[in-house]
Amino acid sequence: MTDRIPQVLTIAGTDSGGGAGVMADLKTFQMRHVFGTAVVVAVTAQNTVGVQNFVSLSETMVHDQFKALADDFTIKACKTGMLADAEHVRFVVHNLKKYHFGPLIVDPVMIAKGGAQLLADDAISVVKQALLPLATLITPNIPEAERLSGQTIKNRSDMQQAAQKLKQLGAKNVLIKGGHLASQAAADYVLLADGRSLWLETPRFETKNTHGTGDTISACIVAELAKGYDLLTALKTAKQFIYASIANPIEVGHGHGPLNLWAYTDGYQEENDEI
Ligand SMILES: Nc1ncnc2c1ncn2[C@@H]1O[C@H](COP(=O)(O)OP(=O)(O)O)[C@@H](O)[C@H]1O
Ligand SMILES: Cc1ncc(COP(=O)(O)OP(=O)(O)O)c(N)n1
Repeated sequence: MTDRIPQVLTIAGTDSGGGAGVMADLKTFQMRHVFGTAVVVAVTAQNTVGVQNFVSLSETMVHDQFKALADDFTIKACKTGMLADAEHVRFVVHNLKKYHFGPLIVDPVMIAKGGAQLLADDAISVVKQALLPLATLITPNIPEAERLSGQTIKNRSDMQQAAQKLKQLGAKNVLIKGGHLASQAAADYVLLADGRSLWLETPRFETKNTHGTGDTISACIVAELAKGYDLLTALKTAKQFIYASIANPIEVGHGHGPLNLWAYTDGYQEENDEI
């Protein structure tokens, strides 16, 4: 029997507040009409104000989750998010080499909006040496791209230079998200495997409710790839999806609220009905 619904995977940490991490990924997968599964690497006690605590899962639990999914599902595309520390990055790399889960999007989550460190310093070199070479696409924000490329990023030209460096580290395609840059536009830089490059740009919407933007855009890219769209189309859809989710805010919690994942409509359902 054919699997009619594309199945996808997120490998990340949970957010008890529901706005980021595994929760944001699964909600995005649902909104984009793919079936979401998850390998939980860490559990955070978190809300819109910040991360209060977190614990990472044992090696056995990480391996067993991968095996449970590989035994039963046909995963078409996957992503990584919060991986906690060097040890857990290695556990994840081991499983990504062992099983075939399709294109891998690496969202190299390091610091949460409230300042909590979600990836230990000693993990950065393991991410660069072991995880990046497996990535179909890496999606760092500005501070993450600075850390991985070893250069400061103050403007668009710096983003372009840093993207080249990330490609040299082994990521096939690079998306540097520009949300943290002081500019009127929300401009992200894309460097593709074949050398083509482009800017994905929307207006910047003034709001404090941007919790989970990085998770959501990478999860949307995973969903679009799993449905069979090419990377450039997936990136363009994800950029529109994230803009609509930010620009039509909902009020949840007292800090940096989550996104409105209901806001984007693209007629996917109507297209699907015709099949
Ligand atoms: N205020 C905003 N208005 C519009 N788009 C935004 C805004 N903030 C972030 N974005 C977009 O959301 C996506 C994720 O952004 P970014 O904040 O850079 O990543 P992260 O959440 O990983 O820190 C990017 O496409 C970025 O351009
Ligand atoms: C469990 C977990 N994973 C990732 C993040 C960071 O998410 P991000 O999309 O970068 O959003 P902000 O933290 O910047 O709001 C997280 N907070 N928790």
